[in-house]
Amino acid sequence: MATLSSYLLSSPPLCKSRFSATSLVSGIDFISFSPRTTLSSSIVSPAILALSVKHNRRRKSLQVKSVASPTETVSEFEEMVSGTKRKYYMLGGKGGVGKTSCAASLAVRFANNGHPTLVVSTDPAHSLSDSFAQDLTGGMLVPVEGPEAPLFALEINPEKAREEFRSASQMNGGTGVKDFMDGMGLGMLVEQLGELKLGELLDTPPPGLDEAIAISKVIQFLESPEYSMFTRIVFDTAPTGHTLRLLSLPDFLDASIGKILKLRQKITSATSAIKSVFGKEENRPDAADKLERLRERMVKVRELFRDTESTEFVIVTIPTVMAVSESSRLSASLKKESVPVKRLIVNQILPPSSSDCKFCSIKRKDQMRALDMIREDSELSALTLMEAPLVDMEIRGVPALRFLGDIIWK
Ligand SMILES: Nc1ncnc2c1ncn2[C@@H]1O[C@H](COP(=O)(O)OP(=O)(O)OP(=O)(O)O)[C@@H](O)[C@H]1O
Repeated sequence: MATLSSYLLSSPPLCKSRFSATSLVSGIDFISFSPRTTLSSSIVSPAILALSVKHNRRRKSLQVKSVASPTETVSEFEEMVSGTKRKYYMLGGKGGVGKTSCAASLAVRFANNGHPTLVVSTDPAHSLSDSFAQDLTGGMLVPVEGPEAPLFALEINPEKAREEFRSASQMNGGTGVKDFMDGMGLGMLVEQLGELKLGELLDTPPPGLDEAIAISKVIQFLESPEYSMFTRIVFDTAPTGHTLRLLSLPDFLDASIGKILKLRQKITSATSAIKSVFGKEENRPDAADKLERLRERMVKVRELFRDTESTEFVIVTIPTVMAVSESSRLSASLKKESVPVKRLIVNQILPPSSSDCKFCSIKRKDQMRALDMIREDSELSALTLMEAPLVDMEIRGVPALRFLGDIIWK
């Protein structure tokens, strides 16, 4: 049987992670509709069978594949895997459609094709640990056990990053810009401060700020030579709304920090004037430096999001009218933000079967309607469609991710 469960049981050498195939499969509980056997058997598809057999035969080379000659047809994945110049892949979509599973499977696929890979979760509700069946919490890089080339995962700790931003944005012993200015007796500038809505920015950050900070934190990691080894970086992003805010926030933050820095300049001049009267040094250049660095990182994030050479946003969806509608809006928003998007994964498709139960047959028709909708959608029809079947058990651990990855990323 070429289900995920049978694949895991037949491929013990691949199961290097803490959760063995047997322990994963022993807990199989096929989707609990009735009749259970009909549904599970309907999930077996010839395509999966062929892929599974092919996969078992293949020994992957650790060498990064080169670009095909002009006469050869370059597959979607060959294009993604070719070259050692670093590329970034952001996977996003509606909540629960399989973003994490697809992102983790892509990371495993890159690593198994010779790319030292980093997979980063910017979703505050992380599920990378669950996906890899490995503890990846703590906001640090953690090696993932199993793939052939190095694969590391990072779950950004939003609270920690928020604190870092707060302390970078605050001055005068952490009492904030407002207190600092009051302390300096610069009442006339308080009005300008109000216009900047600093209270909002510093004390109750708008939704999505955590993620922008998280991305800037990732950039900081990547600037260090220690991280220069990664040639593929995969982002598992938060559901659509958060992600769209994330994509537009660097502009907002760049502008806001710019205003703060201008203000800081004025304060510094005023401080010098006061100093000349009282002979007291109150200048704290480190706070301005930190803000300037944060601003630089925001600019880098903005550039990274829009760089067609190195970055791609992959939309993940499922074949339902609601998910497709949201994906269409996401695609339009990405276009508006000039974020490169080329591919759409339609996940959890019921594979063809001649022995459908009533439930499956209705479900399949419903999915077909959603797939037709994608083909007719002005936004989504322009994207390359990549289909992923609904598999018979939860996708957890490297072997399961490898199974899924070999099906999606072809
Ligand atoms: N093709 C599939 N077949 C079967 N189960 C799947 C498939 N894709 C994802 N799943 C399961 O669906 C659940 C949700 O998947 P996942 O965590 O990848 O979604 P997500 O979009 O990242 O969710 P969230 O928005 O909550 O972060 C998981 O239990 C996962 O194993």
